[in-house]
Amino acid sequence: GPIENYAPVTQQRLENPEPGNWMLYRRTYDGQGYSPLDQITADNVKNLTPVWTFATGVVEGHEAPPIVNNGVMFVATPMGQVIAINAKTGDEYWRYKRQLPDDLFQLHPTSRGVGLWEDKLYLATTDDHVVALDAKTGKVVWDTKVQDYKKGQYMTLMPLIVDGKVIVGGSGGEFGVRGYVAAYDAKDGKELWRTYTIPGEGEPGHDTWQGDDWKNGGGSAWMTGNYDKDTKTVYWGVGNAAPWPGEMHPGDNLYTSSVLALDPNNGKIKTYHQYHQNDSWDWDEVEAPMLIDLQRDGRNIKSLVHPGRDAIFWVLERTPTKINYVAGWPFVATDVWKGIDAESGKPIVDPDHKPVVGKRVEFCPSLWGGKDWPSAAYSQKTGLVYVPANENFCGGFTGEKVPLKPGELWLGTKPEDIGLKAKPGADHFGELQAWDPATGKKVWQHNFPKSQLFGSVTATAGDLIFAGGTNDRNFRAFNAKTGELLWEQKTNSGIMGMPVSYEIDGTQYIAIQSGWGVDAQRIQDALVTNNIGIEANVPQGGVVWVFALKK
Ligand SMILES: O=C(O)c1cc(C(=O)O)c2c(n1)C(=O)C(=O)c1cc(C(=O)O)[nH]c1-2
Ligand SMILES: [Ca+2]
Repeated sequence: GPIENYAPVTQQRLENPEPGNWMLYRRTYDGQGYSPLDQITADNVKNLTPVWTFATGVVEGHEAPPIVNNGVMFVATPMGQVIAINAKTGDEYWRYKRQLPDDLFQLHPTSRGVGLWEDKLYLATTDDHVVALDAKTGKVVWDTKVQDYKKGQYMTLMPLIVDGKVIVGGSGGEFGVRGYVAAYDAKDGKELWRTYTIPGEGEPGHDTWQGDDWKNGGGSAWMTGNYDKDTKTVYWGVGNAAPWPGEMHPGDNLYTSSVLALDPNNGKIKTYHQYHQNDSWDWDEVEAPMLIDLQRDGRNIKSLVHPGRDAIFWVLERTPTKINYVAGWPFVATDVWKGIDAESGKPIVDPDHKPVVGKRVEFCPSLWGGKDWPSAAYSQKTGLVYVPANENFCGGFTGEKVPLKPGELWLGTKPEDIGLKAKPGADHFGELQAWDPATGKKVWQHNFPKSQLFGSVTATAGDLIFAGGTNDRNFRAFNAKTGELLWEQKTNSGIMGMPVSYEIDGTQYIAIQSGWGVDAQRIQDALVTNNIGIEANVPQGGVVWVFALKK
């Protein structure tokens, strides 16, 4: 039934969220993925126990954080569903099921969550609409078509809400779209602005493309941005260039594999930083950088921290007019970069490991990178950044010129040609890493001998790090200071969701969706072909799990 006493969401509440709520993708606009709740600690986490579960009835990858506003939980699942649940009891209030078109091909069948504003919530769908639901009843308030799913345009991200604007970015880098970030009026769904991530004729940066390449150059913007409330700047990550081999789109290819600084009022690009040029590896740099105040080399830096898919841990400085390169270092082994130019921050490519047309080229890490979209976290207590990384994976493919057919995959290689190779003799793959972003030192690392690590990480003030992401279905808690594994719980499926923490009536809860699929499954399929003795089958089917300390 309908929700009574729903707490409307305001800009003031999003900017200063109550400790017990999780209303934004990473809880706070700075993207840190940190909960200030500290009832559950490194000492007592061994007593963490399930209090309720909820089967979503949906297969495929459940990637969304359970969003919590004053005791009400909103869970987005694959296939366009949203479930409103009493966060204390696990009882359902309502469920929204989108009717997806029969001919919809979902390359990435998932949703990363719902955004909140006043008494509504907002879902971006894989058939490329933004839908506003009444938070109390789940009834559709408005439904706006963004682009045409028949042209390979879709959305998987959780919308970012700033000042009543619903900000989204499109997917489709593997279909040769031209990426964009767009804002809709939270009240009525009217489009307020749209900024293409690839500059058109006459716009700055257009000359980093040749001919008509820019029209289908990729640069999809398929993850939620972060927001600097002091300078009113949105930081948004941009994806790979299309098609994959850089030879097919000569130039630096702005703003692919970059971060954009946008004015949320009009979508104007204030400034940008491109992590790597002429992307050729499908290395989307879409996870928005975390906004962290750093003390580095004796100075205060308002930083942007981004452990990249390109295997480099990036530390940048944000100023109102410019983003400066501060430091970068590889956080997993890579043969693609020979170094980083200290002045410009541009990585120096080794041409032997850059895909070309007509010849197979191998490169490390694989096309899933040192870290794909699953989020890193920052703990304000330890001052460390926690990275879900993958080591000992390489990839390769033979570039091939194929004509673009709207709505069909346009990779610049045969899909069966891609895949992943485990380095011979590798003793592990997934790595949960803890880095000090101020010094560039790795403080600890936990290795997963038989699994990739493909799930987001969350930090809490109880000095805990929560993560799933492995093919053994476990959900885990680590000591944030030492990396010691303190607790684990086997769940129904593999976890590629995002852990959150919330509080009701004095009890701290941890919530996660377990539901394997999308690229965690694709890496699993590729791992199995490497004959390294890992469990082939990870069962699918989504379940929301909620934990608290045993009383
Ligand atoms: O270029 C794109 O537009 C695009 C979109 C998405 C997506 O929307 O999920 C993914 C990717 N690329 C991608 O390269 C990738 O590795 C990936 C993994 C996943 C996932 O949900 O596990 N999505 C995506
Ligand atoms: Ca991509």
